[in-house]
Amino acid sequence: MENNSCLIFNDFLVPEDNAGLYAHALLQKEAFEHTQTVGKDGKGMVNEKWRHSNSLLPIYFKDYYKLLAQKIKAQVPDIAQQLNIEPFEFGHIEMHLTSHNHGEFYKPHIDNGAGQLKNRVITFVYYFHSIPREFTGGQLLFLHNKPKPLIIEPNNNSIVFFNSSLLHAVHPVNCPSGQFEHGRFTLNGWIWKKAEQEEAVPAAQ
Ligand SMILES: O=C(O)CCC(=O)C(=O)O
Ligand SMILES: [Fe+2]
Repeated sequence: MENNSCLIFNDFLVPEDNAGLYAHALLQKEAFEHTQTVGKDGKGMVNEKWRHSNSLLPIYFKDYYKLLAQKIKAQVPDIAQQLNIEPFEFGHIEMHLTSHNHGEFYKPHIDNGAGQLKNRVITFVYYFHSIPREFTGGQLLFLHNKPKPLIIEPNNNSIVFFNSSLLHAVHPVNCPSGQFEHGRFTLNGWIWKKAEQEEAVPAAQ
């Protein structure tokens, strides 16, 4: 599906990889930690009024990081063009694996607000969950869309791409069992543009 704000692909991974990723996430349960947000000072912190979820660092899902990053990287120019984003020099792909369970959410925000984060250009969110789905809610909302937000359902094996500067939120998840394996899982991240030389390497004194 395509519209002005975002690009959605269904059945993004082959079914074996989609199921393998879900099984892998469950095995890593103990390694999940409260998700952090990046403050104005560029430092990570947990702010549970703002964002409530649990995340896994890339060292715990190396193979799936590679799989998704390669697939995305190959399509960057095309995705940028379809989102009406000026061509840019590719930098790198940042990725987390995140779980939203009962009552968890992410309040309205943009992804490239301050400091180094300005080099995030495109956000992607790949969704996966148990079959059948054991939660409701958890929609991705685009709030610039008036009068009503644009609502994206977090469907298993779909991926959404959008401009990181769009205001968006995750509607609270309703997962009656509260069980980890019944959560709303994502591989979520950003396509970064290459930082300007002077930003990446401080000038010699
Ligand atoms: O999980 C989602 O649908 C969106 C996540 C998000 O906004 C983010 O990781 O910045
Ligand atoms: Fe976001």
